[in-house]
Amino acid sequence: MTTLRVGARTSPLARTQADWVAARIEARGVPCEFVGVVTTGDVDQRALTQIGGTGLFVGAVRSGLVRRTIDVAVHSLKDLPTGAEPGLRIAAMPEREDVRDVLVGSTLDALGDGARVGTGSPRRAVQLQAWAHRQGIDLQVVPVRGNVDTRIGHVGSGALDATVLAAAGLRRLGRLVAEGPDGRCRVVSAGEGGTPEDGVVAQLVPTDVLLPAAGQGALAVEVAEDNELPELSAVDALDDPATRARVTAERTFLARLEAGCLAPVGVLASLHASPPSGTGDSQAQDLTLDAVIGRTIGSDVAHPAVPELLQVSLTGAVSQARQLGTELAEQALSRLGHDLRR
Ligand SMILES: NCc1[nH]cc(CCC(=O)O)c1CC(=O)O
Repeated sequence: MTTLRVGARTSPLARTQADWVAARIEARGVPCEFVGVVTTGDVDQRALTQIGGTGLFVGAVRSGLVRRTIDVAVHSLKDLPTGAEPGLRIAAMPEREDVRDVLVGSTLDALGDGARVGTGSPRRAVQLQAWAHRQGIDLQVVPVRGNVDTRIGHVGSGALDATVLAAAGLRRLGRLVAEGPDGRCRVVSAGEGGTPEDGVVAQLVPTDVLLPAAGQGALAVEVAEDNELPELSAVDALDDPATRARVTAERTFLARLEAGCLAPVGVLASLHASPPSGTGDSQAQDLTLDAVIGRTIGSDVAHPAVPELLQVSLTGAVSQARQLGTELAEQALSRLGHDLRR
């Protein structure tokens, strides 16, 4: 039996995700070992919007697959460029974690005029500005990046009133605790307890306020197409078809817009039972794709001109995930007059 070398970045989240995948492969009787890979995104501390380009975090991990220093790569799907990578295939998209963003440092209704919210994500910035506009408050969105603790540190020091992170990452790290009504929760330090008194006040943000990034909360487990180790069938078995359908629709939408992970685009696919059709097909599932596009592309994240959002939505058969993504993108592009594509 060959031990599969499972590669990922060395950040705490990447390591936790790789261990999560490795444990599931091992549950199928195949031993694994972790191989850490350092990437450009980890060593370059400039704002992500400045370094530019997609796939910053995944390039080095992928080249490990090609050079065969690893057999399996684990990525956050959100960080994976939408284009297919020649010679590689996504063997599994395991069951998705929480898709929502979480506001850390404040609840939504405690944000008042002039509140400083840190995010380097144009998607989050434009949706927060639009939400604040609807509430009649004036938010200051401050561009920040860095890991969870750096960002939460800015809240603790008073430099920011709040920051926004993906709930999935915090959950995987065991740092999102004490969930109560309206998604109120706490974010605790690594290793800290989980009583309601610990940590920082936080709130899971409903998706009608913040639509997530394509693939948020999901993992991509990637392998080289020409790696013929029989042990890799344990990796294919981790695929969750519902997650794959949803993520495929979201990523096709993003790809058709020719928008990368830094575009002001939120998109979420959800599965639900189809309305009765009279054909007796009780198993039929529909997929609804909701998306928002900020029209402030190219402008300063901190000071978007107008918090204007285009909202689009489409429902169809789950088997048509790719087509739904393309169709919704075409609808959005025609309404935008193609100005997203520069
Ligand atoms: N862009 C960085 C990134 N990529 C994946 C996650 C978290 C896990 C996920 O969304 O699946 C994060 C951090 C964040 O956005 O807060």
